[in-house]
Amino acid sequence: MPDEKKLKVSAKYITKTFDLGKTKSEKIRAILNPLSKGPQKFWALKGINFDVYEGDVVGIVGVNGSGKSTLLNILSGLLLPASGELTINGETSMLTIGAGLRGNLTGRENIRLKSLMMGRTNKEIDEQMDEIVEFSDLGDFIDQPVKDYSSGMKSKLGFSIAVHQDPDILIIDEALSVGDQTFSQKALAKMNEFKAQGKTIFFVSHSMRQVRDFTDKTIWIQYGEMRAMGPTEEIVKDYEKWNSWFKGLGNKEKSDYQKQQKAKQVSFNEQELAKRISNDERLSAEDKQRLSTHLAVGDYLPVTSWVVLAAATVGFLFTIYQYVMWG
Ligand SMILES: Nc1ncnc2c1ncn2[C@@H]1O[C@H](COP(=O)(O)OP(=O)(O)OP(=O)(O)O)[C@@H](O)[C@H]1O
Repeated sequence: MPDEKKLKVSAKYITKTFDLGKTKSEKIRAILNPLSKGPQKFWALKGINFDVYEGDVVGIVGVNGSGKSTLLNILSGLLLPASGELTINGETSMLTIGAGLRGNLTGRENIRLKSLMMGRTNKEIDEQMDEIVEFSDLGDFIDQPVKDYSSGMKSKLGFSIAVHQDPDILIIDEALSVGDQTFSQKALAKMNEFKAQGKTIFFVSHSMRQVRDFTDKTIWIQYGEMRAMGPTEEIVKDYEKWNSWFKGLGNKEKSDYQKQQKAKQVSFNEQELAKRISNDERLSAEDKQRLSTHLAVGDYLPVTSWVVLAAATVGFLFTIYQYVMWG
């Protein structure tokens, strides 16, 4: 029974927006302009909800650009959500191609840096260094700067570092789709080891075979929306059905459909999100109240703040003027 298991990750109306198509200087001007509403926003995530329990192995599927990596980056703490509540009970470690690796440092230096960031001591790192290097199969390349690595090599390094941190919650982004076959097999064996240990795992993949083989539950994300979550077999079947429907469309229909979905991710707004929260019968009145505040997160000061700021500046200048004139 899921209720008896410990709740590891709980996401409530997680959103992420990106500013659309302006240059840096235009963005700064927009921030400084009191009448600007700011650049148009693209809602990469429009309010994602799920609960994941200890030992759950959860697949995340969805077409290109649907928001899978954005969600994983939020779960692993590399990105901040724009709004919503995320509760994580445990230490997370992200296995992804090159995420968090510093190009100007060598493989070995990256191992030390990432391990220190995970709270390891230098002594612990020294003890584990050889094992991590060996697992990575990188040989002498381990002392070369990571910027000279291929994506497969980066993936091997990232994977080796992450699996040696003994995380509670593992977040795996396409880790098996790069690298050579020998490494993929080694990686899969390691992931199965984690699964057997009862760790909580999120696994993004475009391979439905891998998702079916490895996960128990699956989240389907579609153009920023949480389309479904449930037993893997059921969700993957629905997703494949949708995919064959989509593949059956003509090229123009496909492109129109995609444009339409993307347009919905631009026209979505805080009011619509607030309405969804308020209509959600699973939420208590208190939850609704809490989740509906701070929705309009952004870098832009409201007009009232500008008025207060201007009044304070005038007051300050007037005080200085009085001081200079009258001593
Ligand atoms: N830094 C960014 N700035 C602007 N838009 C972004 C940024 N990062 C992601 N996006 C947009 O957000 C949407 C979701 O991207 P994301 O990479 O999360 O999708 P995905 O499901 O992981 O795709 P894929 O399967 O191709 O890896 C995409 O439309 C993408 O263009």
